[in-house]
Amino acid sequence: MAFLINNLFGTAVAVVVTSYFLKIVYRTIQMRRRFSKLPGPPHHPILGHLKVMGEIAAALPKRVHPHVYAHYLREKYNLPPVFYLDIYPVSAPLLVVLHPETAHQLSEAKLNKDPALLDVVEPLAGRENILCSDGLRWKKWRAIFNPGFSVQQLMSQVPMIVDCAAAFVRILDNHAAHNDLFRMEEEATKITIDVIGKAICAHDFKCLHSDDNEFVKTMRKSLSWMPDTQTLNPFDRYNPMRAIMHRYYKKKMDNYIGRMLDERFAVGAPDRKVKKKTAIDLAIVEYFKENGQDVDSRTATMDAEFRQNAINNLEVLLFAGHDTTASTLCYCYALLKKHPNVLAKVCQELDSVFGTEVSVAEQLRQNPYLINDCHYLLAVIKEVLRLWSPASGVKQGRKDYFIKDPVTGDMLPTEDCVIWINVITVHRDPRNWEDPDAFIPERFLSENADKFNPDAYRPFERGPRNCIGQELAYIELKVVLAMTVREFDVSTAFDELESLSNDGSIWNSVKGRLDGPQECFGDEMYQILLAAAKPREGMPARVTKRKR
Ligand code: HEM
Repeated sequence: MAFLINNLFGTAVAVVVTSYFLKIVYRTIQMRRRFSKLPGPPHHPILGHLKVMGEIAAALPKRVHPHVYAHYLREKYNLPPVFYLDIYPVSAPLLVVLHPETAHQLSEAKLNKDPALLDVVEPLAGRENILCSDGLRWKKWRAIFNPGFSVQQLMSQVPMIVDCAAAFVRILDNHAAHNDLFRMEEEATKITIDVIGKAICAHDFKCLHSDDNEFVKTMRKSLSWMPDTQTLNPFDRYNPMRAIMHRYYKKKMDNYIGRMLDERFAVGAPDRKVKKKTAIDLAIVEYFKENGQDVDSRTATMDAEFRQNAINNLEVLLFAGHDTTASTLCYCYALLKKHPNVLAKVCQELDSVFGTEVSVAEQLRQNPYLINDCHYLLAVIKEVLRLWSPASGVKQGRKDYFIKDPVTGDMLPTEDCVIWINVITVHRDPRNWEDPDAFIPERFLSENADKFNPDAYRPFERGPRNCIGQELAYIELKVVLAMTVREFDVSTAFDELESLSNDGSIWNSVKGRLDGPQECFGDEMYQILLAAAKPREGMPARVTKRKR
């Protein structure tokens, strides 16, 4: 009997593994077909991409974010503002767009999101969610959540953000007192998760107070299984364990968010007249709207399909709402440290808006609108986002959709292509920006607003699929920076990286990260792809208290 069971088990495993690899081979062949349809000179079936990948591997650091390597190729080969990129079999054909007007047309066109986005988002928030869906499904959930991001709703959240920032200050205080080495991205993630948890779900993940939250631990573990988009190693690229682990972690995250949703649902329909609503309440209001106000939520259970959609959407808000903001906060500290003249101007502005007698926290709790007076601070954040945008979008090409080449006027087919607006290149192109690699926040002061093309600035993308959370991100970043930059001197500590090599963080799961080049754009804190673009190594840092 045992022999039979063993044999059956062995055969089942062999069938699953073989069919998995056959599927990969089939997909890889199919992908090659997509390349054969591209116009222009024949694309090398193998050598073209290997050459490109080899060059990237030699010239750029490991795991560098793809938007950085597209920028590198563009500069090295002086590529036109719209070009096809063949890196088969790493990706389907890419149609890279670096031209502001073409990017504008794309963001207004009704193109679907490309399924390539799912590689990153599906493990964390499923396939159907406001970030990845299109058409009516997207429209419905965007309309449900929009009121949760109104100015009135967001300003009502300022005191909550201040409380979280106060806990973040205590964390920095503690690091300063112990003069220890830490990863800023991990600390920044704590505040951005707590803020987004409260803003979206009215739930305290308590990350600022303990490292023990089940949802957050699971999400970080899932992130550590994200694929390396550059690797040509098939065992790494097609590791079958990845799908299994991602599914396992997704289930755990679903259970956590599902419990939260059920508890809130059991309370009944949120009062429709109350204007301030979090996303979770807005989802529940929608449920009652669709199913009738007489549903007794104490005894009824939520329809399974609606429940799963709500879970996916809350997860995507939690995910998109924390990791981009945490990454930006790290770059704000790093760039302010590098540019003491800018820091001095920020401090001067804070002195004039808040003075030095009463704490920023206390004043903001009394009058949240004071944060809108920090115009220079906002310009700093915008400039940080120009240089180090953490996210960009990919659209799916279509048989009937052509892009006009801005140089030749040719109509370029998009069928079977992943259309990618490479934000970093648009943001660092000398045709769009004067001295594009320099850190000059003044560009974003109101008196200079007409000096750049708005389509050349798109950290939150533009058009109907722009970021729903951009105002929340700006408010949160302004509050946290206003409460910390005058108090703390934050320095990067890349020269001490070795000491963090056994800290059990997700950074240590990035294999080979310390081999080869360790700089991009002349900066050691380049971006790597780990869901959003994160600062390399999570920004090893030290902090001291400023003397004032
Ligand atoms: C600095 C912070 C942030 C940056 C740079 C950023 C950037 C972006 C970008 C570039 C997109 C478009 C993606 C695409 O086209 O595929 C996007 C979409 C989105 N972002 Fe953000 N984001 C930030 C913060 C937030 C926050 C705080 C939330 C909070 C909920 C959020 C939620 C979303 C959602 C739900 C979408 C999809 C919107 C739609 O398709 O209707 N983001 N974000």
